[in-house]
Amino acid sequence: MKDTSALSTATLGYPRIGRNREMKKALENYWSDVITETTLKAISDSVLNDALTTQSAAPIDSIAVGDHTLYDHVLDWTLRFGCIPSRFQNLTPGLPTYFAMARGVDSAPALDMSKYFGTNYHYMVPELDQHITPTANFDDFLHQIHLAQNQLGSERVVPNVLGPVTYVHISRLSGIEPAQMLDKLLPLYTQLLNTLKSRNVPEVQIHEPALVLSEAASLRDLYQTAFASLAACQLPINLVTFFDDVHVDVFPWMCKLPGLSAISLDFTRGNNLVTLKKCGFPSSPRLGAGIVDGRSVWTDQVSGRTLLAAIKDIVGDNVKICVQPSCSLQYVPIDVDAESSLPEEIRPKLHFAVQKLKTVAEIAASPESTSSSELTGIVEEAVADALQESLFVRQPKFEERRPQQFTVPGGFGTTTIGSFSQTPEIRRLHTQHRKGTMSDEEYNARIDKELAYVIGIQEALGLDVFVHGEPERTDMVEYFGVKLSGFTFTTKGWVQSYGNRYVRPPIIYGDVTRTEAMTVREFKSAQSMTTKPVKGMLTAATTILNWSFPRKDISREQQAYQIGLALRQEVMDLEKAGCKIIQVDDPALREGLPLKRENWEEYLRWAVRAFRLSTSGVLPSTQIVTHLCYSDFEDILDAIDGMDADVLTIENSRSGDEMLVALAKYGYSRDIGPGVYDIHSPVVPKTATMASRIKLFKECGLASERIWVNPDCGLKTRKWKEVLPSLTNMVEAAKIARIEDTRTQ
Ligand code: MET
Ligand SMILES: [Zn+2]
Repeated sequence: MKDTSALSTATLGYPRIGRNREMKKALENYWSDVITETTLKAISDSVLNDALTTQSAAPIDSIAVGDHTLYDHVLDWTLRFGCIPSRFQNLTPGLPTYFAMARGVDSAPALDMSKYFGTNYHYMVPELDQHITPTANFDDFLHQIHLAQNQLGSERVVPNVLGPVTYVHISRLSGIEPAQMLDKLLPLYTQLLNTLKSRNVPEVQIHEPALVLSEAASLRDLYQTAFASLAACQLPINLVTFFDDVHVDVFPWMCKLPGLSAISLDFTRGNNLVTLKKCGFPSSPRLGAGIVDGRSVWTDQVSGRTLLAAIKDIVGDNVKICVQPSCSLQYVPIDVDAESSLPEEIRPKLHFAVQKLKTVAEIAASPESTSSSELTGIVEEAVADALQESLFVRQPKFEERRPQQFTVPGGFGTTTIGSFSQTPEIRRLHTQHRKGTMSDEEYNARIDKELAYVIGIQEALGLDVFVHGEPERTDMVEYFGVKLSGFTFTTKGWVQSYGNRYVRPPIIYGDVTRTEAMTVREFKSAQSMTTKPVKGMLTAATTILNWSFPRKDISREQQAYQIGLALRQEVMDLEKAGCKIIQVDDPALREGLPLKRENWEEYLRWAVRAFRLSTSGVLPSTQIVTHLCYSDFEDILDAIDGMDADVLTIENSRSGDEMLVALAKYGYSRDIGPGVYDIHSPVVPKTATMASRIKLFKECGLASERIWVNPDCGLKTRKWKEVLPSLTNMVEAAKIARIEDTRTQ
């Protein structure tokens, strides 16, 4: 029984993938014609039913419904609004169009994917132009509401609606202003709210994460227009924000938006306590207190109660408080109890979605209880506490050390980014080795065979700098996580990255240290097979951190330095083993950027320092390469320069040559290997196309000897029959560039 001081509880969304990845399996079966649309939808409904049962049993009072999805909830809204780009309009309506927009078909490439507000979840970016006439079809959404109301009764079902301003803000608009687009959409939103009202929902959640962005203040007019329309429906609105605080310049007018019955704030990120202190909280709407961290895998019983006490201190007794997760729980795995091999000392400290729900319910039932023991502080000592400044600085400067390093005469050196085709045979080796059915000796011998194969191929192709191909790595982060101490792994802890792609992020639970060399054996083996230089290949600290669940008891900066220090030891060991060129990949560098621009500098400061910590101990003659991909880097050029790498290989082929122009304009003076072709496409690039791209690099003002020629990312996902002709053409293109270059000199 709840006592009288008990608080209400709510959720803001739940994992959609199913406890046993039912949705992934169903989708893939549907795509390969093993199951019908009816079966797919039945499976989807049963996954939703299970999610509702779990939330109801926690027990949670108000359950957010409507974010369950076959692929992506943002794409769902795009279809509900009928905002279908013209290239998809002649396809069969319904699922064929939906999945074509998600995954592309021959005649129409997919919508772009982008990270959802700095999470590792990717949404399908809506494309909105002036020709689009939105038309409403909310059937699938209303179906979810109906199903939930049948199961839970209508009082507990609160529709979860992606807010109109955020929807427009995260779309790609062409030929239309946000305000015009909003005007086109608002009638659909009011239609939806009116329908929901007629179905007896008590309230609706309008999710507006755009309110926490730096530019939120500039969206004020849009919000006022939008909420004037929504409020006219007279359905109570819970305005939901998450992932950061609402700035003090935004909070006062946000609170005055019409129609609000509740305002939900995330207290686990940013500083909403400060916002509340400075601005106060109005007495009438309820405060949805996001105090259980929906993006961490650690327990919240103590931190949640501490936050709640602090909130109550500020807002006083008159404000009604609802206890809730900070955001949808889709960013964490479903259930810790499904794990069988977590280290026993860690297990009680880990909470996934199911456990987070229970915490919400427990805190609401007994806010004051202090019975739970303090569960932070996993390892007392942080090894990276006292690092000397000299460890972050490479000597001598680039201009002085570069002449001592490997150079291809005439420039335009050819190389690749690291991985080669991960064939089914290679994956089988991993499985057998992991399961213990293949001994270490046998496994290493088989890996060496793969190394010999890729070395032979690179000789035949005539590349200048070789790689070992990474056949021993399942994943560029997991590989290092397994070898380093301080990481643990789940067996069923999947979270959705996009659509049917789920990942199991490693969990950092203690101090990270290196107990053994991690890459030296494979490097040595590969290098012994050729006289060409083979690159050492590591994943940078920031990328490892950004693709893992970090611990919460020490800062991310400290964790980055711990990993950075471990990598430094590896770099030094590679150098000792004769490695002349060491590549440290940092593709996720940009992913860690805070949502608010004013916080970027601080993050980039330590992210860059972590890279330098790993790489600055080498001899002047050792070449440090880095590789960046997956995103635009134009706005963090200072940071890239600050990494002080000798060579930068960078994804370039999809975004035109803007990146290069930006680098040239910036005055970036080190070696650059802009990707000459897009590895994400199975199309074999033409020699002439690549040759003219390389020419363009020169025209951007880069010196020939500073230019490297490489694909834009690793070739792991490409088949050999695509890799061989592509690289043959690439080497040929570099040759042409060299010849033309000597002619024009
Ligand atoms: C996502 S970046 C990948 C870099 C890695 N060295 C590879 O080639 O696969
Ligand atoms: Zn890459």
